[in-house]
Amino acid sequence: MSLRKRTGKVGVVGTGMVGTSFAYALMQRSLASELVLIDIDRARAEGEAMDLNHGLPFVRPMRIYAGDYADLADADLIVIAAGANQRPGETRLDLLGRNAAIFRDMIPAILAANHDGIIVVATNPVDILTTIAAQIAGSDANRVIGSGTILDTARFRYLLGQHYGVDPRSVHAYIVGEHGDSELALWSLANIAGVRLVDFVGANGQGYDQAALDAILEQTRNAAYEIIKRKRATYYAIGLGLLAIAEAVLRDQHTVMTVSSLMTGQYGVTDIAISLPTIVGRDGAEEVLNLPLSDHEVALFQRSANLLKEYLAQVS
Ligand SMILES: NC(=O)C1=CN([C@@H]2O[C@H](COP(=O)(O)OP(=O)(O)OC[C@H]3O[C@@H](n4cnc5c(N)ncnc54)[C@H](O)[C@@H]3O)[C@@H](O)[C@H]2O)C=CC1
Ligand SMILES: CC(=O)C(=O)O
Repeated sequence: MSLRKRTGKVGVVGTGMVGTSFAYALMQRSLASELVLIDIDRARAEGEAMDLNHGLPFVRPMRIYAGDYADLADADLIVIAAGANQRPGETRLDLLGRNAAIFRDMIPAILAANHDGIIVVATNPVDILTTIAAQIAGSDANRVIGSGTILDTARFRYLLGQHYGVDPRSVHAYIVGEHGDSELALWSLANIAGVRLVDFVGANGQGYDQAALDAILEQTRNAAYEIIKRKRATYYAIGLGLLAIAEAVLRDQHTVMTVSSLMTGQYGVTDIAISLPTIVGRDGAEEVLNLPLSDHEVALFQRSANLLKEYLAQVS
C-alpha cells in the first residue's frame, strides 16, 4: 500500500514489552504513517508486526513491518527499548554491564543507517545508556535523548493528583536527576493550578502535609520495584510516555518534559545525560530550562549526576 503523503516514519529497536507498548500506542494516535520493528529475535518482531497489522481496520492506515537496521534510513524517530530488564529486586544500575555491551554494537549500526532522525533511548539504566549513545554519536550527540524521568514525573503527578483529588494533568511537578534511586523532586516549583503546594488546599480540604508528600516521593521512587515484584515488568505507562516524546518531536510541539540529555554545565554538571525539564521538539532536546532551584535541590541533582558518572566510569 502506498500512502500519498508520508506523515512520519518511526523505528522501534527492541520489540519486547516496552517497545511494543509504545508501538501499540503509536498506531492508535495516528502519528506516523510507517513503523518498522527491529529485534535480535526476528521472529518476535515479525509476530508483533502481524498482530499490530491485524488491528489496522480499527485505526488509521499505516505501514507496519519487521525489518533490519537498513530500514531505519529514512526514520524521523527511533525508539530503543532493546536489552535486559530488571528481575525482582534488581536496580536499574544492575543492568548496566549487559545493556552497555548491547549499545556499543547497536548504536553504530543505527547511526550508520540513519543520519538525521531523533534517537530516543528507553533501555535501562537509561541515563548512562543515553550518555554512551551520545558519546558514540559524537558531533550528532544532540540527536540522542533518553526517556529519563518522564515516567517518574508521571507517577509523581498521578500520586499528587490522587492525594489532592485533582486531575494529574493539573499538577505541575517534576522529578529530575537519575531515572532511578537517586532521583529528586523539585518541590520548590511544584504547584497545582499555579498555587504552590504549601498553599494549596485539595478537593477534600487537604492542606500542607510534609509526611504525606514525603511518602508520595518514596512511592514514586519505588513504583518500578513494586510493579516488577507483582508482574515482572513495567510497560504501559512508559509506552505512553514514549508516545508523548514521539508526539513532541514529530509535531514539533516544544513540550516541556523531563527527558534525559547530555549536560553542558547546567547546575555545574557536564558530560553525563540526566533529566531536567527540557523543551522537546523536532530537534529533540532543544533547550534544558534554567529554573530557580533551591540550593538543596541543586545539591541533590549534583549528587545524582556524580553517582551516574561513577557508574559510567565502570563501563568506559
Ligand atoms: N526508561 C524507562 O522508564 C523504562 C525502561 N525500561 C527498560 O526497557 C528495556 C526493555 O524492557 P522490556 O521491554 O520489558 O524487556 P523485554 O525483555 O520484554 O524486551 C527486550 C527486547 O530487546 C530485544 N533485544 C535484546 N538484545 C537486542 C539487540 N542487541 N538488538 C535488538 N533487540 C534486542 C529482546 O529480544 C527483547 O525482545 C529494559 O532495559 C527495561 O529496564 C522499562 C520500563 C520503563
Ligand atoms: C523499569 C523502570 O525503569 C520503571 O518502571 O521505572
